[in-house]
Amino acid sequence: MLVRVAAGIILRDGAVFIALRKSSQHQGGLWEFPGGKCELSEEPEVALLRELEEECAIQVTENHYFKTVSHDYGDKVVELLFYKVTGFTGEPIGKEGQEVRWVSVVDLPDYAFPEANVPIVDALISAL
Ligand SMILES: Nc1nc2c([nH]c(=O)n2[C@@H]2O[C@H](COP(=O)(O)OP(=O)(O)OP(=O)(O)O)[C@@H](O)[C@H]2O)c(=O)[nH]1
Ligand SMILES: [Mg+2]
Repeated sequence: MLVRVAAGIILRDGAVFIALRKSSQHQGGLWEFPGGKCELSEEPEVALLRELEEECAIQVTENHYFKTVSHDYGDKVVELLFYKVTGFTGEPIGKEGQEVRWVSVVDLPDYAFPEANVPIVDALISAL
């Protein structure tokens, strides 16, 4: 089963907005860049905008494709398309009750992310 996912690296003033995956979710208890599965024949960028509205209550006005990571978790293969979100309206919240946090990019290594996110966190840190 291959799942295509769009995720947003929401950036503002050197900080990034992250969310804690609920324990009931795949890779629960780990931090994530908000986003979710692309619907059938839905363009990833469209999925990104939809998911960030659904999960964080923001309207994305500017985004830039960053990187794609494919990862096999054993139970599930994911293809994650990461976008940097550099413009949005509204103030991001955990709209689905998830714990959220603004963290400095430099502090990202203090947070446990799913395995697929490791190259993304590394790339963000290296770019500092
Ligand atoms: N959103 C998001 N998902 C990630 C990240 N890293 C990562 O491995 N994933 C995986 O990608 C998949 C994304 O699914 P999701 O649970 O966010 O999907 P969704 O919002 O559509 O949720 P739903 O299934 O509850 O409707 C999960 O298997 C999750 O473990 C990440 O940084 N952000
Ligand atoms: Mg999601």
